[in-house]
Amino acid sequence: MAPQIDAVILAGGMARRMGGNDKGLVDLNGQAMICHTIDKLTTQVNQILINANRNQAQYEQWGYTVFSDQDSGYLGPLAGMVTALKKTQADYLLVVPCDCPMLPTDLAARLLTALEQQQADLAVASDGEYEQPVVLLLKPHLVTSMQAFLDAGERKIDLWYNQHKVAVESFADQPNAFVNINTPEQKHQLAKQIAK
Ligand SMILES: Nc1nc2c(ncn2[C@@H]2O[C@H](COP(=O)(O)OP(=O)(O)OP(=O)(O)O)[C@@H](O)[C@H]2O)c(=O)[nH]1
Repeated sequence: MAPQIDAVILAGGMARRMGGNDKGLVDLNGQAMICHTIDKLTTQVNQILINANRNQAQYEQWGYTVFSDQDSGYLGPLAGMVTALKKTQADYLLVVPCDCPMLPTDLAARLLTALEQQQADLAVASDGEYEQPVVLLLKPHLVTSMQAFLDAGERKIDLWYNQHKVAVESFADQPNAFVNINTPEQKHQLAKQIAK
């Protein structure tokens, strides 16, 4: 039987570079940015979860489970991941950010293959050059080490990765897959590109 995969979309940041406007909800070519991400994921996973620390009612309009970080205070993406790991009952959790609207449609499948083939604990996506630290596939048992890491006051994802066997899957074949929208300027550029 194929393993069950849930996805969590991280939309829990402060979005300072977007002027504080909730990035998942900003308009990108007629729909909220998170909708582009949702569109990429629907055929890939069993269930989508949305992790947001404000505007929950707006995020709920798409019918998915919405939850905030268990620890308020904007502790960073690991705070969203650890909360999601406690919620999922799937075999794997796919983590993606709300600000990457062009994600690969074969993301989950390829990360799973890499993780299984390399007998890793987690698989991280790369654009062929750089790892994408918040685009990854996790085994649920990692919740214990992630919680311990956060409890120790640590926040940096890379340091947590270093404690585990990590498979890296390159998506160099899809050059725009991880276009990351942090500023209004980046959003306008992508909007023009998509509209072409
Ligand atoms: N749950 C959760 N997610 C976060 C937190 N901080 C960042 N993220 C998410 O992690 C991903 C990458 O975040 P960044 O772009 O580095 O941070 P940001 O707060 O969204 O934006 P800036 O304030 O402009 O850096 C995005 O999907 C964010 O929503 C947090 O404290 N909690």
